[in-house]
Amino acid sequence: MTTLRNVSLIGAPTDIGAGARGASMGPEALRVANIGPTLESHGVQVVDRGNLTGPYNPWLPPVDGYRHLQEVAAWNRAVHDAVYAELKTGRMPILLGGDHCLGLGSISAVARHCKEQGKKLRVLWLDAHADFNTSELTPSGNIHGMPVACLAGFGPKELIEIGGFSKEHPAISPKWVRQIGIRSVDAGEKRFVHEQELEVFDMRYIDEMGMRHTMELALATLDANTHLHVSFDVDFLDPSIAPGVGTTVPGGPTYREAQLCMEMIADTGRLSSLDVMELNPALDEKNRTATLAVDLIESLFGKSTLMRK
Ligand SMILES: NC(=[NH2+])NCCC[C@H](N)C(=O)O
Ligand SMILES: [Mn+2]
Repeated sequence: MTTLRNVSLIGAPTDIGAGARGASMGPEALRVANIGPTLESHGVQVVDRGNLTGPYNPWLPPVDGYRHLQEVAAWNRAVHDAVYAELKTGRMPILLGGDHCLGLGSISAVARHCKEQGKKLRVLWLDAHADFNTSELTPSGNIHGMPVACLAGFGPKELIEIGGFSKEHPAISPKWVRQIGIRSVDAGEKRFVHEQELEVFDMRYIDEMGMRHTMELALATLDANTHLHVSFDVDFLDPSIAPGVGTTVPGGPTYREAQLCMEMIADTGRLSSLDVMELNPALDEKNRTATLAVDLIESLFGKSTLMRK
């Protein structure tokens, strides 16, 4: 196992890119659900870096297809710098979101690190949504629906240039991404996903082929030189078990399917960075979604309920 055993928790308390308020309380809810001590009980050394700061949420309508673009950029710069600093010192960053627009700051930092270290990058995007909108395609203007497109170079300068990248030399190639659990994609967004050849394992695929086969494909061809990043949007999970998110979509993975997904990632021993996004305590029931997220993260770090040795 090469999974880093030194973890840094980074809180990013904002809902600046979301369509509902409350993901700003996500980091604290994950701490209340004991994320730190739980990881420590599995032999992980955990340091909590506390929370980043950034602009407050002015809750304004979109301008030119983007809601809160400058504020989103400021938050993502802060996330980028914090995640990059942890990777630089050999620690494994866990970003506690915050809405999923911050996947941009986190993954651009990971991509920059990989580029400098000559490593390959594989991004597993666990989500109900593809988050592949642009300002022309978005039905909402909410930037949490756009981070994957921005990372691939399709987005405003303010976002795609974070970490020294550009339209010509974006942070990631769509080829490095595997999306899992997808079941809500806007019409124009869907066309763009196909055009850019994103590899999507949607819920229909998981229904038909099973989570095991899905994860075998999503994790295929990882090698010792691959950095595995997991961007876990809590709305990946079925809303019956995870109600505490802003954009629920029925028909997501069950508890067992989600556990298997996490366990198979853990088995690779390659997990090197993680985002835990979109948890919204304002919509949760007695913190059950945060508690479930922590339970699944335990599996991601190798908790095993297996009987076999
Ligand atoms: N990270 C998320 N929860 N994204 C939801 C995006 C919803 C919708 N596709 C939009 O762009 O507005
Ligand atoms: Mn998302």
